[in-house]
Amino acid sequence: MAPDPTSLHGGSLLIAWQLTNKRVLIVGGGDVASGRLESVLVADANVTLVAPAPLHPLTRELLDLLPERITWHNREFQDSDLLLDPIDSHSNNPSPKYVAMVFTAIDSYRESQRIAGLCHDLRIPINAADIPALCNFYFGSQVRSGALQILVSTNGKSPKLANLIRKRIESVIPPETADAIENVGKLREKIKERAPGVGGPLSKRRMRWMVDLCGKWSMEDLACLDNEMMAALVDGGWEKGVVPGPNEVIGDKAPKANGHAQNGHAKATADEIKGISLAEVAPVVGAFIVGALVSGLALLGRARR
Ligand SMILES: C[C@@]1(CC(=O)O)C2=NC(=C\c3[nH]c(c(CCC(=O)O)c3CC(=O)O)Cc3[nH]c(c(CC(=O)O)c3CCC(=O)O)/C=C3\N/C(=C\2)[C@@H](CCC(=O)O)[C@]3(C)CC(=O)O)/[C@H]1CCC(=O)O
Ligand SMILES: NC(=O)c1ccc[n+]([C@@H]2O[C@H](COP(=O)([O-])OP(=O)(O)OC[C@H]3O[C@@H](n4cnc5c(N)ncnc54)[C@H](O)[C@@H]3O)[C@@H](O)[C@H]2O)c1
Repeated sequence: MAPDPTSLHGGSLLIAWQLTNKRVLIVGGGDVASGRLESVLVADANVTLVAPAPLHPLTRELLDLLPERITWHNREFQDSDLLLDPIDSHSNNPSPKYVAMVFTAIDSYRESQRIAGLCHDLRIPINAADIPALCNFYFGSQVRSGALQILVSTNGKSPKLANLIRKRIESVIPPETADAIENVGKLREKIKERAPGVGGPLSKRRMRWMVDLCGKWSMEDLACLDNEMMAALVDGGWEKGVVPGPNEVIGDKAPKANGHAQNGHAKATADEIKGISLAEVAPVVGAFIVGALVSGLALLGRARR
C-alpha cells in the first residue's frame, strides 16, 4: 500500500555513513568534542583535533591510546585546518583538497557560525553541536553492541527524550545479540566464498537461504554457532539447498530458551526508565523510534525482505 503522502516530510535521512580512512576535523576539546571523537573513531576515521589545552580527560586517554589516528593541534581553529594534509593523499577522502567532515563543539557561537559558513561554501558536511541551523546533519543518541548500531533521533525536537529512549531500548536488547550478528556475518562470508558474485540467481538463492536461516533460528541459537557448526551448516545445509533446524546442528549445546533477557550493558537507572512513558512521547518521537527499531531489526537479520 502506498504511504500516506502527508507523512512524507518533516524527518531526516537515517543512514550509516562510512568514514573508513577518511580525515575528519573536530574543533573543540571539551565534553561534547570527546563524545564526537569517540564516535568517529568507532567509524574508523582518522581525526584532526584542533583545541587549545587542556583537553577533556577522555580525549587525553584516546590520544594516548591511538596516537597514530589522532593528530592534535594545541591551538584555536585556523581556516587552513579544513585543508587535507598531504599525508592523506592515499586515503579514502571524497575530496583531494578538504577534510571529509567537520564537527565544531566550542563555546563560541560566532566562531561556530564562521566555521560552518566556510564548510557550507566548500561543501564539507558539518555538525555544529547544539546549533541545528548550522548543521548538515544532527547527532543522535546511540546504542552500540558489537556490530549492532541503533540511532535514536527526535529530529532536533528533544535530545533529552532521545537519551531516555535510547536507555529504554538498550535495556531490552538480548545480551546474545552481538554474538548472533557476528556469527551470521561470518556465515554469510563463508557462503559468499562458495557462491560469489552480486546479482543473478545465485545471489537470490543465497539471500533466500540466509533469510530462512535467520527466521528459523533464535538469536540464542545463532549466538552459540562455532566454526565446526558453521562448516556443518554450509556443507549440510547450503550445499544441499536446505535450512537445518538448530537441533540438527547444535544438538546438546543448544541454549535453554530464556526469552529476551536484560541487556548487561543497559545503562538506564530504574528511575529514569520509569520516568518516561513511551505512550506519552509517542506523538513526538514515534516515527523516529520506528526508524531506529527498523534499522536494528534489519541488522538483526530478521527483516531483510
Ligand atoms: C542526542 C544527543 C547526541 C549528542 O550530541 O551526542 C544530542 N544532544 C544530546 C543531549 C542534550 N542536548 C541538549 C540537552 C539539554 C536538554 C534538552 O534541551 O533536551 C541534552 C541532554 C543532556 O545534556 O543530558 C541541549 C540541546 N541540544 C540541541 C540544542 C539546540 C536546539 O534545540 O535548538 C539544545 C538546547 C541548547 C539550549 O537550550 O541552549 C541540539 C541538538 N542536540 C542533538 C543531539 C541534535 C538533535 C538530536 C535529536 O534529534 O534528538 C541537535 C539538533 C544538534 C546536534 O548537536 O547534533 C545528546 C544525547 C546523547 C545521549 O546521552 O544519548
Ligand atoms: N549536543 C550536546 O549533547 C551538547 C551538550 C552540552 C553542550 N553542548 C554545546 O556544545 C558546545 C561545547 O560544549 P562543551 O561542554 O564541550 O564545552 P566546553 O566549554 O567544555 O568546551 C569548549 C572547548 O572548545 C574549545 N574552543 C573554544 N574556542 C575554540 C576555537 N576557536 N578553536 C578550537 N577550540 C576552541 C575550548 O578550548 C574547549 O576545549 C557548547 O556550545 C554547548 O552549548 C552540546
